[in-house]
Amino acid sequence: MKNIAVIGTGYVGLVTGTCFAETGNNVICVDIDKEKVERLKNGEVPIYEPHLDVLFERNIKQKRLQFTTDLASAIKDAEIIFLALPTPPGEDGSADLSYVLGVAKDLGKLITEYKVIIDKSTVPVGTADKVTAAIKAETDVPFAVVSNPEFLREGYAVDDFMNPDRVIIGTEDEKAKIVMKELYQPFIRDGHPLIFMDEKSAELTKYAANAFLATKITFMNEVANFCEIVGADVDKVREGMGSDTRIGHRFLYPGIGFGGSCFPKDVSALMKSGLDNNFDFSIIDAVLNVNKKQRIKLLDKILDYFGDIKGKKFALWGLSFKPDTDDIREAPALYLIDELINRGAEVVAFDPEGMDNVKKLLGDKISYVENQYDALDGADALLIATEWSVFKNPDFNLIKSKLNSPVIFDGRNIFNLSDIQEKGVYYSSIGRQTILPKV
Ligand SMILES: NC(=O)c1ccc[n+]([C@@H]2O[C@H](COP(=O)([O-])OP(=O)(O)OC[C@H]3O[C@@H](n4cnc5c(N)ncnc54)[C@H](O)[C@@H]3O)[C@@H](O)[C@H]2O)c1
Ligand SMILES: O=c1ccn([C@@H]2O[C@H](COP(=O)(O)OP(=O)(O)O[C@H]3O[C@H](CO)[C@@H](O)[C@H](O)[C@H]3O)[C@@H](O)[C@H]2O)c(=O)[nH]1
Repeated sequence: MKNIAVIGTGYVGLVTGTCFAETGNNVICVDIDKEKVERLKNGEVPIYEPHLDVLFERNIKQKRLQFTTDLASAIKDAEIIFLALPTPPGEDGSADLSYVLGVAKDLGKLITEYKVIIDKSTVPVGTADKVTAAIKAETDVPFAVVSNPEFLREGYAVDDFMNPDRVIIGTEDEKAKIVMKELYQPFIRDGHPLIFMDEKSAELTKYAANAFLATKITFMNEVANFCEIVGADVDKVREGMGSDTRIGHRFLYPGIGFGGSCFPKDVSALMKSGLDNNFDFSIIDAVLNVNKKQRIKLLDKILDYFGDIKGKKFALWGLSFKPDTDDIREAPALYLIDELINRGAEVVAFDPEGMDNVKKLLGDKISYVENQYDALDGADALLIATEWSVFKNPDFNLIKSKLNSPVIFDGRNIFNLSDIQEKGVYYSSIGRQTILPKV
């Protein structure tokens, strides 16, 4: 059992804190957002993350999980302090380190005995040195700084955290290595190692992994775009490529680009780290440019079909950047909405979890409905931006009866081409033949 403080109780901090409590530790989570802490104290999970609630409730009940806004009291008895703070993109694409370094400075003022301070935020190579310097400027008390990047995916966060492919520990402090090994022991299985390395390599591993995955998706998006031009079927190409075990089937799904709170910001930040070191990360530059165009890929198809879209009404299914999350950060749907409303079109949207967040951002620029079929009333086409399960087996007769004409633009390829042929709709997707309604 260890006493742990987690500073920053967002997607990563709350999952980290809850999962460490689940493995028998005493955890206190800190946040500056008073309203969020109040909700947490009242037993409410403030984000939508499948399977988190069960662990959250159990560990609160057993008093292993607590919440506070008071940093000083939280870290007093904690041997281990996690930083799970935001590292949002600055205007030049660099990661904004003000949250991390601000808390490092506060910790320097507060610590009175040896602490292991662990950076779980995604931070550019060299940040552990900056954190160390910020703390050292305030205190002579010994401490270790560890880089322990997090690889969880939203929507699968609990499973990813409890059963990680690997855990990366970047530190050269021998005492900290022992603490980290004990802490992560419950999560380690055969073939899923705890990998020790220096801080810089750990920091770069995180960016390299995200940039590689973003590149894999982007490569497939370009292949899909080319498929459309030459009349190939990206589903077949994907299956054929993915069956090569060196390539693998995962992260080969083409669509309207990658979004979310991580890939866009982390790929930009790696690009900026390169520039800061006079290194031209040209492959990453290409990934960012292709993704920028890909996220509005449906617009080209819509304009090809309708010409002018002024006054047209579009039903939009899916707002979150991917299914099983309410997170709308950098969601491709938002870029599409922007393009549509700038051209005078009307958008009526439905998303199972993301609508409240979009309402806060866009207000009445678009309309919202509580049932996916209500979005279709009098709409000129249905657009699909997120592959939520509830969209995958819809009532096509109802869709056709509500739309002005049976037209679907699918940015996530959720229907089989062979199945959709029987449905009597115009169906345009990514990297595949356009299906025309049978006459
Ligand atoms: N979201 C993911 O899927 C994911 C996965 C892996 C890594 N990461 C990285 O983890 C970090 C955190 O991401 P997130 O998605 O959890 O962010 P988030 O915005 O959901 O949460 C950050 C939290 O920190 C709080 N905070 C800000 N300043 C604070 C301070 N001074 N003291 C205490 N709390 C403070 C905020 O109020 C917020 O609740 C980022 O670097 C991100 O890149 C995120
Ligand atoms: O084949 C695919 C796979 C994903 N995506 C898109 O890629 C984006 C990111 O998806 P995913 O990786 O599942 O979501 P995140 O929760 O953003 O997780 C990524 O970002 C996290 C934050 O750094 C990391 O911890 C995870 O390992 C990494 O997968 C989403 O817009 C998806 O729609 C595709 O277009 N095609």
